[in-house]
Amino acid sequence: MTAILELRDVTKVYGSGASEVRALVGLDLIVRAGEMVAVMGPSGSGKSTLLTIAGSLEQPSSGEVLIEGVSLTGLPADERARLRRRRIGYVFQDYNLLPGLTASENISLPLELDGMKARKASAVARQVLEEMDLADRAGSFPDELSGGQRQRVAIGRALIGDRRLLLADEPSGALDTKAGEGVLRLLRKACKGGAAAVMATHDAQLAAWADRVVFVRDGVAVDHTSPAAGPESLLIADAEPPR
Ligand SMILES: Nc1ncnc2c1ncn2[C@@H]1O[C@H](COP(=O)(O)OP(=O)(O)OP(=O)(O)O)[C@@H](O)[C@H]1O
Repeated sequence: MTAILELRDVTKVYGSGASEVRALVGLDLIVRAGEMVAVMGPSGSGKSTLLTIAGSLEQPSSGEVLIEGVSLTGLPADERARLRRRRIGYVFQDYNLLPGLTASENISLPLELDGMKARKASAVARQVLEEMDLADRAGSFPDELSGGQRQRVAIGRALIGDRRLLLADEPSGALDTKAGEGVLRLLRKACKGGAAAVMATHDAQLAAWADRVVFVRDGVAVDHTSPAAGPESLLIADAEPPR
């Protein structure tokens, strides 16, 4: 199976001197098409940093990031931006919805940025909103939506178009269990269609939906299949994935 995301020996250092923080240390990770990987670990262990670097929103201090085999190192900024816009979908904790755009416009924007005609993009957005059970909120602005509805709009936006890599940071944070599972179902569906997903979560129930769980501690990744993974891996291994 094609590797959609590959992190090779990635280290990320914030600050310098006494305030230096090594958020990721020599991290290797391969996520293949069709695969959903959960990233778990204590607060401050580097999960969000892993996602922002995988999504090329930040550069590693050293090491390499490849998306569909293409190394981001040395790629001109405009090409990196295009790859990010077309191939990577993000669902981040604060949703990043644009407050001046409606739910429908927030979803259709990435398609329009890629040159799709406004009318067609809005038809695609309508379909996504229907799938998200939000068809009646198409014209609502983010501040008129509940936290859970905003999150679903953000997920709709992340899944739209020909995305290959989906990155989700606590994707069900604001949702109740049923709605949270709905989100996971949508991510899994995208993976079935050939995408790869990486999701950071504190929730072992949600992590049980993943094909693989990577534990991060102090910026170092330990795959749960490794015998060194510790007792949490047993918790995950024993959990019944609610597919
Ligand atoms: N922009 C930044 N500048 C300085 N330090 C940062 C920055 N971003 C993250 N860090 C530090 O890097 C480390 C890893 O942070 P990160 O946000 O990746 O952890 P996390 O596992 O996602 O935490 P949480 O579960 O609380 O969201 C922490 O020590 C954090 O304080």
